[in-house]
Amino acid sequence: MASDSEALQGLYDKHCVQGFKYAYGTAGFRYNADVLDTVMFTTGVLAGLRSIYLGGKTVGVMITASHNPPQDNGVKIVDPRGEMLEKSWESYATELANSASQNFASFQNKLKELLEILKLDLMTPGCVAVARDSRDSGPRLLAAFKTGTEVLANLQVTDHGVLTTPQLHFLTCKTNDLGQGAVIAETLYFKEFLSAWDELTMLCNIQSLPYKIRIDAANGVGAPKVEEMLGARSFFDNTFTVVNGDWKNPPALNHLCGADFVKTNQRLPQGISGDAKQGPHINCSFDGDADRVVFYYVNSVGEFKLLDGDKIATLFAKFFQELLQTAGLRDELQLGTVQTAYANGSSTHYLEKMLGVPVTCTPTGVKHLHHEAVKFDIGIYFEANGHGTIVFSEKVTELVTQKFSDASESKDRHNALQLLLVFSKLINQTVGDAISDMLGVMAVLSILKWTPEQWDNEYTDLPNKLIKVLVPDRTVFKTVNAERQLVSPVGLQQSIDDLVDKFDNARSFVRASGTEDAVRVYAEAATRQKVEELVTMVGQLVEKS
Ligand SMILES: CC(=O)N[C@H]1[C@@H](OP(=O)(O)O)O[C@H](CO)[C@@H](O)[C@@H]1O
Ligand SMILES: [Mg+2]
Repeated sequence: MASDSEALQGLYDKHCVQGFKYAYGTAGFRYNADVLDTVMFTTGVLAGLRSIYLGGKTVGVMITASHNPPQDNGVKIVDPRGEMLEKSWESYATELANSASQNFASFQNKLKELLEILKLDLMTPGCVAVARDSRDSGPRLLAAFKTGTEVLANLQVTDHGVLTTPQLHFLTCKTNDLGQGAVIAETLYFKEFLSAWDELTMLCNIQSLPYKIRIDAANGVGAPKVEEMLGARSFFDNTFTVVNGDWKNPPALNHLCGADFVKTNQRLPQGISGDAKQGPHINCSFDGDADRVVFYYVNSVGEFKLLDGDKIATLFAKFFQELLQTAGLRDELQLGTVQTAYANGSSTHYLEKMLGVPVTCTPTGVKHLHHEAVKFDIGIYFEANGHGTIVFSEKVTELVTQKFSDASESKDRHNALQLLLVFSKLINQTVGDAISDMLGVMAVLSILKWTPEQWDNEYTDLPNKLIKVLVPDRTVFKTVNAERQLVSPVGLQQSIDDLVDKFDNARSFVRASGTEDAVRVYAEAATRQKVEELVTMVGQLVEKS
């Protein structure tokens, strides 16, 4: 630790300002970039402490505000296996930030208290790997973060520069897997997923994609990364186009484009037209840090059709169910899906009733979904907004290897077993990843020889709408039952239920956002007109409460 109080104060004074109250939300700290310097400094300290606490394992830190507007930024800590920070440490992160936001003495006391509670041996070396997205506040906030890491004397900091969020998760995990001496760079990421793609296309004899893909990269960091990655394989020559790839122009980030814009507005982003002259193709949109992807197409009568996270989850569920059947592992490996309350009711019905695949519902935020998904052997989790992945248990590899060595198995069965393993490599299991998920979806569509329409026709979404309501204090909105019911403000849930009862096939719920200063209202109903009516009325109830 900075040897004396004076040195510590010197570091503190460089970046900390007083007065702002922070909270570690759905995806870390996320606010207007102007108020983030203090929390960046304390996150530098805390990430270091977390690494030391874990015996020197590398802890990741991502500076991003994902789908938020360009003036925002944020930071989140990634645990050594690439998962989100353990829950109990979220409060330490919040307390340390708020103490620094009071004054130097509070910060110093809180740090001392944390060292005592956590019984940290400061001689243990620690390692932190940091990356940022393309926002223009990134370099300034990175500097504040690095000053925070200087509070701990034995901390090694690796700055990976500009990466997508899933690249940082992946590299954090790899650093710990490969250990000292290994060269950890983004080429590892490209190599890993491209090798899996090569293996898959060879195994399934796929010479080219069935149609072209247009990628809306939200003018974010996903643009240069996907271009570099796919550009490295002749397989992808003339098959993909990146639109909204202006990542060096930060004000354009997420503006009229990107996964969140497309999902929320249920329309094409800027730069992608519904022009049928383009030949057979599919479109997809990444979000600003490329950990989400949604697909879409324009049908023969010119309608915009969204293939969101629910559609991705159901596609994978159907595919893996059939693959397990062919592999002869349907009874031995448990396939399951995890959704949040924002999943379209039709998708849940399709999974449970049509496919017979179990569905667990958790609160919003991939950390919650991931936690439940690992309870299955093949756990598919996607938020409706396209954020998600698939996790495979060790039992999958064990059983596949065991069965594979059985020469009496048929060729089809051998292929299915191999395909299971290849998919477990093609999918970035550490976290939702727009690039890896996109390749996963394209692989499934190529194998099934499905058009976007065929994928879409598996079930029809109920008309739905998500709106934001600004309230004086969103913290009064408290929920239970995986965020589907409000317990505060008292009486509001009853009024919502009474209203929903008046609509056919309807559902609506309200919760405070964990990333924006707003309350979200979601509604589904039998028709587009009815859903507009319902969401507006629930929104009015929220405003009045
Ligand atoms: C309805 C919705 O899409 N909520 C998003 C959003 O969280 P909120 O807590 O709703 O602001 O951002 C999260 C982080 O990207 C993402 O995990 C989540 O799904
Ligand atoms: Mg994101």
